[in-house]
Amino acid sequence: MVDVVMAPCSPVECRTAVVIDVLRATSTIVTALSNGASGVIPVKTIEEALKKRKEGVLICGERNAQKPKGFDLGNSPLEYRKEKISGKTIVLTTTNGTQVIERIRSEEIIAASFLNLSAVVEYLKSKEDILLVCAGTNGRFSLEDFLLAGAVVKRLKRNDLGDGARAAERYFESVENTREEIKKHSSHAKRLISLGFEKDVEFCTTEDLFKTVPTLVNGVFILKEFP
Ligand SMILES: O=C(O)[C@H](CS(=O)(=O)O)OP(=O)(O)O
Ligand SMILES: [Mg+2]
Repeated sequence: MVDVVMAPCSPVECRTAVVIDVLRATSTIVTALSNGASGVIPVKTIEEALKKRKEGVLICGERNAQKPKGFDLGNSPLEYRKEKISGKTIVLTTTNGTQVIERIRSEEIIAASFLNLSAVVEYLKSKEDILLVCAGTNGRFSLEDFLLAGAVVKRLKRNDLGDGARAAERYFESVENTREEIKKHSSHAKRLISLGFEKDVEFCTTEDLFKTVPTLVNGVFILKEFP
C-alpha cells in the first residue's frame, strides 16, 4: 500500500516513511548531505539545538523563516555550501519539517524533496508499505508537499493506493509546471518570496540535482549506500 498523509497531528504507522517538507526542511537536509555534511540531526527546540554546541556541530534552522540568534546557518538550502559544511554534523530545528518526524512510527524514514525525486522513487520501488508524510505548514495543508507526494506516487505506478495517494497523484497529473504551480499558488512559497527567499523557492523546486537518499539512523540523517 502507498498512501499520503498531510501534517499528521497524531502518530502515523507504516514500514517505510518518506518525510516531505519541500519548503524547506527536507530540501535543506538533502542539500546538506549531498554537499558533504556527515549527518543531520533533527531536533524539536532551539534550546535542544544550542545544548549540542559543545559537541562541535553546526547549529542550524529557523523560526519564522529566519535564522535564530546564536545559530550558524538558517534553513535556506543555498547556505549549505561545501566549503561551510563538508565533514560537519548539522543540528537542525525548523517549524514544520523537523517536528513531524517525531510523529512517525516506522521501520525506516527517508527524506524527499524535488532535489532528489528520482533517487527517492528508485529507492521506494522495492518497498511495500509506504507512507508519504507531508509536513505541511503550521499544522495546515501545504500544496508543495502534496504535489511532490503526487509526483512520487505517479512514478511508482502502483495499484494499491490509499485515498491520499490517489488524490495527490490526480493533483500532480493536473499540473503542467510544478515550479510555476508552487510559485503561483503555494501560500508558503508566496510568504518566502515576500521575505526575500525567491531563490530558495526556485532551488527547492528544481528536480534531480542530487542522487542521494537521506535515511534516519539512530536519530541522524545520513547517506547510506544502497545496493
Ligand atoms: O523555513 C521554512 O521554510 C519553514 C519555516 S516558515 O514556515 O517559513 O516559518 O520551516 P520548515 O520546517 O522547513 O517548513
Ligand atoms: Mg515547510
